[in-house]
Amino acid sequence: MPPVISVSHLTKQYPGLRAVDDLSFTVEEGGVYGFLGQNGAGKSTTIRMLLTLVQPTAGRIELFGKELYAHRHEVLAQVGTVIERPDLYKYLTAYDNVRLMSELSGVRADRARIMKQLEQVGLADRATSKAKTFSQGMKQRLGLACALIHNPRLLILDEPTNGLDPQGIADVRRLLRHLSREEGKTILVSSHLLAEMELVADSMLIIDRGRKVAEGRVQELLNPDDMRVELTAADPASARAALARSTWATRLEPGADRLLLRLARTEVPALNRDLVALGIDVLALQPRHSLEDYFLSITQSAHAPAAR
Ligand SMILES: Nc1ncnc2c1ncn2[C@@H]1O[C@H](COP(=O)(O)OP(=O)(O)OP(=O)(O)O)[C@@H](O)[C@H]1O
Repeated sequence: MPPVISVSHLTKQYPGLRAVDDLSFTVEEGGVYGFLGQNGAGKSTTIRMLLTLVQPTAGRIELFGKELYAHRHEVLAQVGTVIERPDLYKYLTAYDNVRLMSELSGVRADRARIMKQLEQVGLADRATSKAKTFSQGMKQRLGLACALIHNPRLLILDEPTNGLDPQGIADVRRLLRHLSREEGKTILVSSHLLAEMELVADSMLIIDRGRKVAEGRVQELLNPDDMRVELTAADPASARAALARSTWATRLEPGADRLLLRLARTEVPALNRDLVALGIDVLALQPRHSLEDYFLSITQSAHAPAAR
């Protein structure tokens, strides 16, 4: 079976700015594919190119094994999408929003199908309420119901948890997992939050300034054998000196600002015991994955615009 999404050497050049730079990746059928990057990294531009809303400068996109522009209507009929905020008719009820979307997509779902869709996103009891009365989280879920009413194989979502409260984020997360695991949908979801993607994605792609910096299965990218532990000590200088004389010396990362030790998760208890034996007063011991550190370093770097 061909990949659901196959992108090769995709580039978007704006005057004076390369928003997407020679990006290649594939998304296989089933599962949640997280698309991560800081604000301005090029996620929305890529997603817009996948939906033919932005014309690529170079590169090739295939959806379901077919070249996107040559088979645009056939291919996009199998895609559901919510980009930025969902496009809702605020003076229409939740039910009418979904009904209208089903008519626009040519599916013309009947009442039972529309109610089932609203039920899936937890809005069946609000079917007759106008969209304008909904919270941001409810609007997002209604947007998802509209995107799903034509039963697409692929869902493309641009930052679906932006602006939601923790409950709203958890609701969307649960829904995405259900759609992927129980209904076999393939989902591409963008985010600027690594921790959020860790909870929902099976695979992920990280981009920075339009270029790929990491891609793979989440379990492999966040391999517990490749982590660092950050030690906060009451007296960092003497803690560093004591560690440098101990068996942990080779694990100590250089750099004066933070005490970081590279080790596997299973070695953390031994480190903990030795810190006590060395007489180091520990204020905190925090595991950090190298990918997390790396992601923080690119998201906090000088070129990062202020978070929205
Ligand atoms: N129409 C445009 N003309 C010129 N530059 C643009 C245009 N659209 C986007 N850009 C620029 O391209 C870069 C990538 O933007 P994009 O919206 O794809 O990033 P993003 O990763 O989705 O970030 P965000 O989460 O903030 O939307 C940014 O520097 C942005 O200012």
